[in-house]
Amino acid sequence: MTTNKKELENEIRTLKEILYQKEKELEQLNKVFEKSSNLSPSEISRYSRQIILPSVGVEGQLTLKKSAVLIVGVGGLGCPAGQYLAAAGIGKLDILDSDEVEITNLHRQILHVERNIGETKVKSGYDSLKRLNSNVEVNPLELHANGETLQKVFSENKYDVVVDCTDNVATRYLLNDMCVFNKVPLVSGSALQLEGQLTVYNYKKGLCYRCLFPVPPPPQTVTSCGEGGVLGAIPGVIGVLQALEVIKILLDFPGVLSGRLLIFDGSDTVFRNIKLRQRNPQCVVCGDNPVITKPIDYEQFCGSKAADKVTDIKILNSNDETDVKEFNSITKKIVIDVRQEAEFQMCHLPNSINIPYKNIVKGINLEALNEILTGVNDNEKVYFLCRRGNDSQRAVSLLKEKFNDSCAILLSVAGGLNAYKFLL
Ligand SMILES: Nc1ncnc2c1ncn2[C@@H]1O[C@H](COP(=O)(O)OP(=O)(O)OP(=O)(O)O)[C@@H](O)[C@H]1O
Repeated sequence: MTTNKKELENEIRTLKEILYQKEKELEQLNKVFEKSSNLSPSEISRYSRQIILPSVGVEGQLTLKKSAVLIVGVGGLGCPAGQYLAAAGIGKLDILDSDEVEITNLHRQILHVERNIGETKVKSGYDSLKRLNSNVEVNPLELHANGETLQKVFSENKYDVVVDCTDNVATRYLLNDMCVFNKVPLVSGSALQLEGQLTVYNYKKGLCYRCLFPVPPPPQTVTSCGEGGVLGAIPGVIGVLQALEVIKILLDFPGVLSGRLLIFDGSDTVFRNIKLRQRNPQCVVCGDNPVITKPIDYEQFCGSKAADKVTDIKILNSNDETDVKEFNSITKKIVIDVRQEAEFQMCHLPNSINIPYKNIVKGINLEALNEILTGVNDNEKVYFLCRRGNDSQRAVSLLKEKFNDSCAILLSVAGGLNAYKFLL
């Protein structure tokens, strides 16, 4: 009888201890739920692996949920950046682009798949991101960013961070200025061939793009992925790092990549950090006495309008050019394709001969060309072709000087293969 009583008392003591522990646990859980009143149980579970990081926590996750980010360019950089931001639970993700998905995009623009070819990139991006995380508000903005359109976008939305995932200098200046005017940090990335770069501008009184590059580079010196090529994984690496910088900015991490430029060399798999200058007090946009306080004509500022035409050669007179229709109508002709060897290998017109423009400039391996230009009949036409009709113009201009005693008529095909493909 006595033993039974003792046993019972012990049991009650143990049960009381368990109850005390459980009450403590409940108290802790209530505290978490109080803090996470705006996170649903499924969100808590979805983001649990990042919530348990002390530097994120429930509060950090809520901050991400309340944040608005604008991604400009849904291409090689914008796709991976968008994916990781959506997956991380950013509340509002606006994606802006004016382009459509092409087959040449698919090796790196991983939000888009084969069936999206011909669709707008923002529509395809929207569908992919919503499939990935339906909690995120994704807004597709199908427009070309310029001073006017972006001013409207900024007047209608408040962004915490802007991500520059574009591929041209004019848009870089535009985004920089808009971010300075609106006091928004700008995460800027670029990728070409086997190299990528990344930095953050306009962050906590740090430098802006114009502090670093007050004047745009000459348009002819800028190479795009379409011209120089890019290995798909390179923008992948940089785009993911852009997403990381956005999250670090939103959560106020100490190590944001401002005042430093990260260079990723994919051929040796090396990351380097270069210290950048500080904010320039004389900067025309973010300096102490800014001169530019509203958007300008960025295409004109960067000379990119003129760059579409050829500016660095003597303008050819119309007798030195032919249009694709006329070119196509001639059945028997000598065609010199001046694109790079790799481009020529990918596709070329039957019977065309590849003599790259860079060889013509350097005067190397021109035996075949010499033979053609010295062996032609009087007034025989020799057609020069490239992708868009720029290098072929340059080639004709150069060769007319070099071979001024040749009896051949040298003609550049205006618009190049790009224009020719529309005839087919
Ligand atoms: N001012 C702008 N407004 C809207 N979108 C822009 C602007 N400038 C660039 N972009 C977009 O940025 C993206 C950059 O992507 P990316 O560098 O991968 O090159 P791409 O233009 O898609 O392809 P490729 O260079 O092979 O033709 C493109 O989708 C392009 O349309």
